[in-house]
Amino acid sequence: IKENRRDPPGPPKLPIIGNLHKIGALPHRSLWQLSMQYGPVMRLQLGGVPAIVISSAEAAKEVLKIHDLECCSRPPLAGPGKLSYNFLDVGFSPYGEHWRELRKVCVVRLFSLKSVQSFRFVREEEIGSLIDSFRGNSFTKTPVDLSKKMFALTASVTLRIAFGKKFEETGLDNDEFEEIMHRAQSVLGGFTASDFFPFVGWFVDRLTGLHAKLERSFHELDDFFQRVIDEHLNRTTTQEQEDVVDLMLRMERDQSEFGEVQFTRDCTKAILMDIFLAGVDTGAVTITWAMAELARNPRVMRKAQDEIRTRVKKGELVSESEIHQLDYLKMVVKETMRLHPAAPLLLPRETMSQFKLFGYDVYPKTLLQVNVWAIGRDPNYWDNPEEFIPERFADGSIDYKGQHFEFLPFGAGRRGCPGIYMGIAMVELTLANLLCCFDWKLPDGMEETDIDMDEASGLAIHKKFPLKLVPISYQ
Ligand code: HEM
Repeated sequence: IKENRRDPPGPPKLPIIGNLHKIGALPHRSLWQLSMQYGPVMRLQLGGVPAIVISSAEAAKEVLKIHDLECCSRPPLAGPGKLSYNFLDVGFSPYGEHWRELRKVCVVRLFSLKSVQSFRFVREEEIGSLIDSFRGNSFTKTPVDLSKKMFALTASVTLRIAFGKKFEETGLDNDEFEEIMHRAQSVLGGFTASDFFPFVGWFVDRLTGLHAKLERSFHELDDFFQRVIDEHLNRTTTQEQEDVVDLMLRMERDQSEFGEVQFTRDCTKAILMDIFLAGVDTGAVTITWAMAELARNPRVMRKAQDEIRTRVKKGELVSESEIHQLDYLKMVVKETMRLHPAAPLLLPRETMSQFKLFGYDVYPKTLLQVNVWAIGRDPNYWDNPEEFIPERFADGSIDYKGQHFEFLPFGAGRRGCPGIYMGIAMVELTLANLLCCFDWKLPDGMEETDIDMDEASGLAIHKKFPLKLVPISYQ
């Protein structure tokens, strides 16, 4: 059979490492470059692991829709395996009964539109406090570090939704929490030799200290989750609104929803890990990129502000019930996610069976990456792809729900992001209020063209240097 096999094109391989040396610090960029040479369905060899990289909307539709079932497992990577209590979560667990049951519960209970709406007051309160905290900077005309503030905001909202707690009640401060999250993200996003070099890789990971880093990160998160769970178990008063931990502890007691699958304490912790690692940074980086693009494009910033300010009463915050009137704001969010998708290669998938892709053979246990960052800049679908032009979404025909394969910031198919409503609600409401309450000026001596748009690697793509802008009170 091997003789007749038709592999997708790809760069020549070196012994042992294959094509690993071709992948730079920002893999979505190096893979984009390579795809220009080898095409939208490209084969790579990453150490001992065969991989296929997808870089066009047509090919993305093939793997995420037509062959979604063949492509919807996740590879058993070392970092995610450790942090997910050996794949007991939703995001990293392989396709199977466990993932299906957990995903169903998450979609129906935790991340449903109803659940997202029930936490509206949390978002509104936290954004209100953030806006208040900027008033001092507005008075003294000093810049705020939006990168840092947006992380603190999405972390506070997530903490309150998941744990029913404010930051100050967790015993951690924002900086400590940010460090724990970023340590976890870096072991997840970093290179793990054992993933690509079976048999010898674990030894390399011990030598490089990666193994120790993973252990440390796991224990930090586990201690934190355990502490919060214990507090919930020892609570004597009943809460007005159930938080995510309450809900999951109830699911542990009443297993009826799970059929054959056991919903254990480790499942609860693994899902908490997903919520923090998938939900905090993704929102924060999206808002920060949006503000960076707006600061570079004053015409767009002004147009978005005018829309909001003509619809919202002066002196009031934008509430979630008003967001549906803000068409231009929604276009700004889409345009931001086209150019800066938080997860530019989605999460890695693994094929489960053999199939044909544009005449090429794809085999089981192939690592599959979809470069949605490259697809979002493909001149075949987008005019002037490098420019920030929200109006390109004006006719409303393209959304991010996974049906339009030229625009996939949340992925698509069975493994598409289940937190999409939660993510969008957070990004839209924050941006609306930042733009409604303040005019944003560059720090003294800086021009629009001085704003750097460099990226830093990680699980979610951050702006490399912090975005600092001066808020000038409008109200
Ligand atoms: C702007 C915010 C967000 C963005 C851009 C985003 C993006 C993504 C992307 C690209 C994927 C991978 C999809 C794929 O492989 O096809 C994903 C998966 C996932 N996201 Fe999100 N996400 C966001 C917010 C959230 C939030 C708020 C949560 C939960 C609280 C969440 C939970 C998850 C989970 C659990 C998965 C794994 C799904 C699975 O493997 O079955 N995300 N997200």
